[in-house]
Amino acid sequence: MPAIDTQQTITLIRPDDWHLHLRDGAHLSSVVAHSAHQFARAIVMPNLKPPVTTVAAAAAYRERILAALPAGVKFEPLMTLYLTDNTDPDEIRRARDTDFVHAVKLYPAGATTNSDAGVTDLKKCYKTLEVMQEVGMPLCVHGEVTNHEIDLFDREAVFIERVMRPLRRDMPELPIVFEHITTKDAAEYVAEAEGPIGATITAHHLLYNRNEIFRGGIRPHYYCLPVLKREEHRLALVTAATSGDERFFLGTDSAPHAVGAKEASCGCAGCYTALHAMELYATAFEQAGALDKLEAFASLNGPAFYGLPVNEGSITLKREPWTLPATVPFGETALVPLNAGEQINWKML
Ligand SMILES: NC(=O)N[C@@H](CC(=O)O)C(=O)O
Ligand SMILES: [Zn+2]
Ligand SMILES: [Zn+2]
Repeated sequence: MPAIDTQQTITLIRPDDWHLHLRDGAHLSSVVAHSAHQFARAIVMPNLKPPVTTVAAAAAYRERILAALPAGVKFEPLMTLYLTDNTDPDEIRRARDTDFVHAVKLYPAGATTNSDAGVTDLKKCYKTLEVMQEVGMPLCVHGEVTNHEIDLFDREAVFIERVMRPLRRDMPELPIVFEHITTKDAAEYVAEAEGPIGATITAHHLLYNRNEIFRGGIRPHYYCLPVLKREEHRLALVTAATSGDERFFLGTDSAPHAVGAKEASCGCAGCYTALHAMELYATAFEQAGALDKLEAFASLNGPAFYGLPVNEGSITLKREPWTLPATVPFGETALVPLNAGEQINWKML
C-alpha cells in the first residue's frame, strides 16, 4: 500500500543553482524572481551580447541583477567571466581579488547560444588557464566539440577525448566544472577522474531522453544543448546524481528564449526551468527512489566544490499537483516554460 506512507513533503537546506542564464534588461527582470524563489544563489552565465569578459562588466551585470529583484527578495548572483582567446591573465588576478567572480566560462566558439566570441583553440588560453590554476579559479566548461563532421549526439563524448583529457593532463590542479553533462561517457569520466573536477546536471536531462524532442511532432521547447540523449545516458545521469558522489551537483541551465525564437524554422537551444526547477528535480529523484539524496545534490555538493558556505534556512516541497502556465511574460513578449500546460506533482511552498 505505497500510498499510505508516500512522503508528502520534503524539506531541504536552501539549494543553489550552479548554472543559470538570466539574460539582461527587460528579459532579466521577467525571469530573475523565479530563480530567487527557488534558490539562494546561482552561478550566472556570462553569454550576454556582448559577453561578460571583464571584472568591470561582471560587476555592472551583478548590479543590474540585484536591481531587477523584487523588493525584499534576497538572491546572490555568483558571477562568471566569459573566456576568449584574448582573456588577459591579469583579468584573472583581478577576478580573484573580488568577492563576486567565482568562475570563468569556456564556450568553444560556435558551440551554443552566444558563443561566437568563445575560444577557437584552448592553447591560446594556456597562460590565462595557468593563472587560474595558480589562484584556484574554477573553469566552467561547455563540453562539446564544434566540428560539424562529428555527429551532434557524439560531441560531448568526443570533447572528453580531444579537449578534457589533454587539458586536465596539462593543468591537473585547475578546478573544472563539466557543465550540464548529458552522457554516460561524461558521468563515468567525472566519477573516475582524479583531482578537482565536478559536474552539473540539469533536471531535464534527468527526466527526459531524446524521444521527448520528437514525441507527436517536433517540440522545440525540449531542444537544448547539449541535446537530450538516449535512455541509457539519462539512466547514467540519474545514477550519478543520486549516487551521493559529491562531484555531482545541481545546475538547471535554465535558458530563457522568447517564444518566437524557439518556435521558428531555426529555433534557439535552451529549456526554461527556473519556474519549477526544484519540483522537476524532486520528480526525478523520487522516480529513482532517492529523495534522500536530493539535499546533498541540491544544497551541499555545490558549495563544497566552490568553497562557499552552505545556505542558512530551508525550503519545503509539498506533494500537490499543479499545472504549469502555457507562457510566462518575457520582456515585451513571452516564453514557454518546459512542461507548459502539463501537471507536476510537487509544489515548492
Ligand atoms: N543550454 C542551452 O541550450 N542554451 C544556453 C547556452 C548553453 O548553456 O549552452 C543558452 O544560453 O540559451
Ligand atoms: Zn552550455
Ligand atoms: Zn547554459
